[in-house]
Amino acid sequence: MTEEELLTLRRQLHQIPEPGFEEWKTQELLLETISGMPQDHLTVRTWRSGIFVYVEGTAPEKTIGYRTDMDGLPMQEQTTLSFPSSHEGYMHACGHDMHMTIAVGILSHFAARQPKDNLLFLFQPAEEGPGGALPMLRSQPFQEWKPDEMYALHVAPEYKAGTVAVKPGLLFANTSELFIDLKGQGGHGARPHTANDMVVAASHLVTQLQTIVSRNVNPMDAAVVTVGTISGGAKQNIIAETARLEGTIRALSAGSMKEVKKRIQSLTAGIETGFDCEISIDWGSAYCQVHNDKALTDAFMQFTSEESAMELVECGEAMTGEDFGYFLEELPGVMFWLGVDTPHGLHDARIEPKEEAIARAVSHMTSFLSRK
Ligand SMILES: CC(=O)N[C@@H](CCC[C@H](N)C(=O)O)C(=O)O
Repeated sequence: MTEEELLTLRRQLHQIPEPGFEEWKTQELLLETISGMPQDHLTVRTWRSGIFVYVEGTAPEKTIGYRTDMDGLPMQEQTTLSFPSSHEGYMHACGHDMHMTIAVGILSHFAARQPKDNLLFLFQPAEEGPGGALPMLRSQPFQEWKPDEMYALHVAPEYKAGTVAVKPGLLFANTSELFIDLKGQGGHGARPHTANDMVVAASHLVTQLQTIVSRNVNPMDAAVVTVGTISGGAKQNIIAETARLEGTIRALSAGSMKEVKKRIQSLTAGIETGFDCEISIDWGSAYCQVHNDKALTDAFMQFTSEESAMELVECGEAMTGEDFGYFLEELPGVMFWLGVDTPHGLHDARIEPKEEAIARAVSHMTSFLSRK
């Protein structure tokens, strides 16, 4: 596909962000685009709202996997783009429209020029949650075409377009979602002594949760507890019977993740006693860390610095999560950051990744995957 065709595709994808496992329009558009490529050595199979494309090599010694995620985020777009999301309240604010376009660009290259090794492209649903990687990894097509090694990228707002940032070993943190429901006793806003206010209990809990990272986690072992939403109550003059906190936990080590969860349990038990209420915790979905294989990352870094037009940066670990980590638990592989140079970060409604990164990434990965 030409650069212009890829840009058109990226803009179309940007307009149709969908929730995890509901990426049906996205799947349809991708399938239509893939069907326009030479099909002689391609096998295309859908899996839920995702897609597998197997590319048969000419003289394969191995199968190499390349994965992109597909889902959008529940956010109202605030960009200045002329092609904003047409799905009210949803946005590609984590670059998955860029990721998919790059994967299609790489695939179209190899559809037209049969590779030596087999390639397996994975268009994976639900990276933002509840996690499509694990079920896709266990699915029949993946097990049948199981790659020997795997690659994936994530856009990085803080690097300029044309940059690859990567490191061997730990790249992304362990994650766990966090949903806390508080139940007390509602009542008239003027009669607090007859009620048990869950807005007050939830507020105390939010404040106490802030002490976990500052007071309980070893400062040499980073962790994050973020409460992203707080809700409760029905009206300004009614005491709230229930409240709900929604958040996420991040930890560089599995040990710290366990410790953080233990502390959340103790603090909620304290709030239950102190405020005479009932609290339930749901840990949602959890992702393991992303751990890059040393030998493959070294080879990828060497290729990037010696044989590619990309600038190579050796980065540090990030507290972001990625269910690509599940693939790397089972197979060796590499995930890397791709610079897209925008002042607004991931999950910011104003993010506008630089589109020039698409062609550069496609060229980088097609050359890398074509190495003899
Ligand atoms: C790259 C990125 O932003 N990934 C997400 C993964 C979300 C995991 C899960 N739903 C959670 O919120 O814990 C991230 O927020 O890091």
